[in-house]
Amino acid sequence: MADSLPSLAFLGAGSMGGSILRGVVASGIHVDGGITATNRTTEKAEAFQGLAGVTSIALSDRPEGNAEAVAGARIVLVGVKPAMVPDLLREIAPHLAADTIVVSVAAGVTLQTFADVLGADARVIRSMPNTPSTVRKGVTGLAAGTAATADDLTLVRRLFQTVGAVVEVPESQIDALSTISGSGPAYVYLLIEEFTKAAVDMGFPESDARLMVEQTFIGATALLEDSGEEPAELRRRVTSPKGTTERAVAVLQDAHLDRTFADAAAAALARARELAAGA
Ligand SMILES: NC(=O)C1=CN([C@@H]2O[C@H](COP(=O)(O)OP(=O)(O)OC[C@H]3O[C@@H](n4cnc5c(N)ncnc54)[C@H](OP(=O)(O)O)[C@@H]3O)[C@@H](O)[C@H]2O)C=CC1
Ligand SMILES: O=C(O)[C@@H]1CCC=N1
Repeated sequence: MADSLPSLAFLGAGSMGGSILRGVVASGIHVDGGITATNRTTEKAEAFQGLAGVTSIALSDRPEGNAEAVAGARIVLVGVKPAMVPDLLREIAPHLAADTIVVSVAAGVTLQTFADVLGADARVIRSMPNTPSTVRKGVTGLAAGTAATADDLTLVRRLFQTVGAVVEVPESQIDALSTISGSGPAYVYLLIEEFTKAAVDMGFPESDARLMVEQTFIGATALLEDSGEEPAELRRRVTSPKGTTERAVAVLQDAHLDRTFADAAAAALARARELAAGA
């Protein structure tokens, strides 16, 4: 693990950019030259005031904030919504140094789009992180553009390893990875929400229902991590032959969870392709 990172600019520190930023700060790693974050509104900017080593800019107060942030940064993370990426790139292009590494977190926006605006020599890496990065339990996919060097990729890998696990993939697989780990936290929260409704329907007060369900998810995943066992084996240990769990699991399997998850991932992939086409 690196003991320092070079200067970072987060252009758009919302749900995702802000999660990475907070994870980096929580790691305690030294960032040479510090971190600059930009957002449009003062409300967003104020959320990062007081974070150690972070300069937070509201573009409503400082319209040149993106240019200023880029000028001092070795790594620039582009954290705005996919449709806003081309305009942001046009804004910062004149201020990028030749060796600045531009890291995209945007779903569906291709390396070619970055090259079209910044030029073929721009050192661009596509990432697909997820929000548990804020508690340093993230998963990030990385795909490097052709102008990025091996050292650039190593540096960006180190950045994302401070907030979780990293998987390198070819760009052709990054949207697929997004359907699993990028969107995945939302699938998990949906399961928790639905499971909690089932507990309330069993007659438990909401607070008890939440405690039972949330601690069950946290406990089950902690056991998965700690034991190193396969999920199927851990499930087997809960499922007594001819017991109660067996009946419940049969109902879940009859609901074709396998097909449902495959269909959900396919729908996310189709949307990533729409985003790539500018829709
Ligand atoms: N949310 C997630 O779990 C994931 C998101 N992503 C990707 O992250 C990107 C951002 O998504 P998300 O974080 O959810 O969206 P958010 O809307 O939460 O964050 C976007 C941020 O960008 C800021 N912003 C808008 N325009 C500018 C600008 N011109 N310059 C600087 N900042 C600007 C907004 O500030 P303000 O609100 O003040 O206007 C906002 O805080 C997307 O491209 C998405 O595909 C990738 C993986 C996971
Ligand atoms: O929903 C989205 O488009 C982004 C990408 C992955 C997670 N959130």
